[in-house]
Amino acid sequence: MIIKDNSLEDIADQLAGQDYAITENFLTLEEVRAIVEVFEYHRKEDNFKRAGIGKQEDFTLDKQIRGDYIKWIDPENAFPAVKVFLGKINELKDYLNMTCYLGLRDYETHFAIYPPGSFYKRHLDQFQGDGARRITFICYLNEGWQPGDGGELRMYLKDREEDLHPTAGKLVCFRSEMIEHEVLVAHKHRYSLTGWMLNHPVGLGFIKQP
Ligand SMILES: O=C(O)CCC(=O)C(=O)O
Ligand SMILES: [Fe+2]
Repeated sequence: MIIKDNSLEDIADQLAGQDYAITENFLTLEEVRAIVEVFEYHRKEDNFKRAGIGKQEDFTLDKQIRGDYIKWIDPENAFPAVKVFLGKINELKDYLNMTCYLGLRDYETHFAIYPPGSFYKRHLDQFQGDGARRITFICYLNEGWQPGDGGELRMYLKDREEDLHPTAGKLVCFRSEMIEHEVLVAHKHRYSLTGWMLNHPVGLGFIKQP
């Protein structure tokens, strides 16, 4: 057990009650800093690629919709700091299966960087005709993030909108087919780990990298 038991229960309760869950300190500051070092390493190696919006990427169109750079994570070969995060996500997946009967079989994850001026317009996290993504999870890695730095996650709920600051260690999860959301313009580099719990094994899904 790597996650405190009550936070697992809390996430499951929040998801059941409102289709989304917010967890502060899902990662400790030490864990966040170790993952940020991995980001810096991959940035130096130029491993990040412009993200697309569907299976057939059309980058001209994509630019008006999202401006982030991503790198898919191969769990087998991930750095130890990243494996700590993946271990927690795996534990969460197993817990949600036990308690919410979501039929989650696997998950896929990527690093994401939003450079200043970038955003991701309002969308749902499922490709058309593909219901594989059941739960979206996003963990933010931005130490010292201030109101005014932008990059909020805006969730469109039934009766209101909810804006969340992408502060270090916070995990947001939501039902991928239920909650439309967007990333507001970031004014500073914004780092996160984003992924999806799937209803089938990922196989070699991580090489889908655009
Ligand atoms: O980083 C975020 O807050 C959301 C990212 C997102 O919506 C996505 O990658 O699909
Ligand atoms: Fe999304």
